[in-house]
Amino acid sequence: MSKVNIPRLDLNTYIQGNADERKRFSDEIGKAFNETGFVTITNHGLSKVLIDKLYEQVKELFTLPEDAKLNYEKPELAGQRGYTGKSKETAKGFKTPDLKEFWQIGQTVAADSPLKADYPDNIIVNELPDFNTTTQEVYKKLEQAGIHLLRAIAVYLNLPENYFDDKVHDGNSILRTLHYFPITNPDSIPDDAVRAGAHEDINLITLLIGASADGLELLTRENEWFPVKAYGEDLVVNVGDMLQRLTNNKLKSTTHRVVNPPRDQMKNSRYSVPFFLHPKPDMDLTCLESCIDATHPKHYTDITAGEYLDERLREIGLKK
Ligand SMILES: O=C(O)CCC(=O)C(=O)O
Ligand SMILES: [Fe+2]
Repeated sequence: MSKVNIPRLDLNTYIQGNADERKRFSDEIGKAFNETGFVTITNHGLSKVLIDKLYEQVKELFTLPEDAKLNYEKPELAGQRGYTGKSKETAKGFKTPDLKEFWQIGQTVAADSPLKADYPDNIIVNELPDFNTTTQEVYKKLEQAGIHLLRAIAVYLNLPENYFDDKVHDGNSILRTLHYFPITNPDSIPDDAVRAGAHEDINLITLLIGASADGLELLTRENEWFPVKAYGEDLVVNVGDMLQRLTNNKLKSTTHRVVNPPRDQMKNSRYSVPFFLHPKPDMDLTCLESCIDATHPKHYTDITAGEYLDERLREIGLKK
């Protein structure tokens, strides 16, 4: 099996560190994003107490009766808020839907914000008041961690440290709580059905809580699947297609998937909570001049984040 560099980095050494420590953090995250597209992060600002409370609430949500959950499914919102039921999302290029159900929470802005029209209200779970407050708290904490990570990445790219700040302020980020549901009869599902088919994330970066459970794998440059495993409450952070596009492939949006467990464990649930950090829809994703040269010709046409998201949601079947 090939050697894969997924460094474990302490975010506090960037936020509070001296110049050398900050530089080292930027270099290490940049190098890993250039090679494998993945890092794990400690000291990210979410306590174990908060993460435990989050998972408790997430489990309660998916334990609600099927028809209660379906009340919260809003196809007109393309799954961007509230519940998306089993067999609704299909990875790009696949025919069989993923073995998962999920709930998505989006950005909240002031009533008079020009972004209000782009960001539908979040759906409130009437049965679980703590679910709403806990996911809000987690959303804000992950957004903050993401802003620090993007500053370190901007430094690696020789951009001003605050390059991404205004682009992601009030950005269109999504917190997704995911349940890979139990399969009581593995013979009843299509042969090619998996928890999450091979895909790349759409957004700038993804911060994932819960990769301590087995199943997540990334595709190496040698075309081999490699398990991604985080310690305890560490976050797994990976590059999405928007950042790959902006950097003209300098930073890699690595293909990943969630495999099914062995047959005798198919009856066990798996939960995870990715935070897809998006910019505002008007961010220009035109490849950075500094990432284009004779050996790296421009790979992508110019597009805004909003246009790109729209295109991708149609491809995965969430938007009609
Ligand atoms: O559940 C996981 O570990 C990863 C989920 C994922 O890759 C996604 O939802 O995009
Ligand atoms: Fe993903």
